[in-house]
Amino acid sequence: MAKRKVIFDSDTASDDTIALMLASDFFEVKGVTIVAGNVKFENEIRNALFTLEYSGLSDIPVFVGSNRPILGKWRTVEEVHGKNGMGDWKISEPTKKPESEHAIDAIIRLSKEYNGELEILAVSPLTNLALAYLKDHDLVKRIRKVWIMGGAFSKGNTTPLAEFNFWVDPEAANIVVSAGFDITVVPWEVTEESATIYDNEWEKIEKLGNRRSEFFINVNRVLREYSKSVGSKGSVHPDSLTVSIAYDNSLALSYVYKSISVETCSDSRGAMLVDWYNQFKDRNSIQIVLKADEKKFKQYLFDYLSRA
Ligand SMILES: O=c1[nH]cnc2c1ncn2[C@@H]1O[C@H](CO)[C@@H](O)[C@H]1O
Repeated sequence: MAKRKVIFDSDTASDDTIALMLASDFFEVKGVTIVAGNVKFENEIRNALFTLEYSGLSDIPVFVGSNRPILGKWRTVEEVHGKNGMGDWKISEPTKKPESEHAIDAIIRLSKEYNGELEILAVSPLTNLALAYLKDHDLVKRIRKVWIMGGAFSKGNTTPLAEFNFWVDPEAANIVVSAGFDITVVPWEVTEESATIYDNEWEKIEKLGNRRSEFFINVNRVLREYSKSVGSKGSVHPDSLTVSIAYDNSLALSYVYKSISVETCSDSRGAMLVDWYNQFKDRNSIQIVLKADEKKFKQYLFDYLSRA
């Protein structure tokens, strides 16, 4: 069966790189679009280029997108991903270069080329997608599906209420979730519950001793330390889980269809509001994953890492 066609939208650092590798295995990746978020923008671009080169995927184009959120100030989180966003692993300078076409134009062009087929894997702040939509509203009709890693029900990883991707650009998140796209959102708590790699699993990956496992261990070393320092039981892999759910929706064990909005004010900025009781009748519903299949996710991940 032909692989589904996707764009991988990413603020490439640590788990984003593994998610990109999985995506290239599961899907036909038509392009990687870079957006401001996790670490210094130049490093995000370099990390995406390096990951593709390392994986023998140099033919996948990288498009540079927005280097800042639409409105707000944000901070990068090198403490989570390492100074270079690759767990402080000293990566070589990639020879591959990004394309000259802007990410927003690439999203619009590819959505026309693969009208009704193209899906977006957004494991990042939603700035690029929001801007593409603002430039061309008909994008909604051409994009088959948008998979989003973002939002928190109450346990924010960046502020008490906000998950990082929604917090970086809540204005963009609001534009995207209310535009009318067919959306699945995988919130932070779901990923912490089902996409945490525990010590015994980490050691198992380390023991594989191949190119892919070496990459995994190196890029996620700082993520693991950081995750543990804030109370998680291992390294948390939200982007890899989201890509796996996109590939196999049966990984979404429990979900609801509700509308959401994203707070844009002061201390609650980036918070996800779920309309649990359907009080806002005119808003479009999206799929919100409540529980994911940890076992199946880890099978996909280990299978990929073992096949190096
Ligand atoms: O503490 C963190 N753990 C895991 N991922 C994080 C963290 N901080 C920022 N991100 C980034 O934001 C999303 C998850 O909120 C992921 O897309 C990841 O790239």
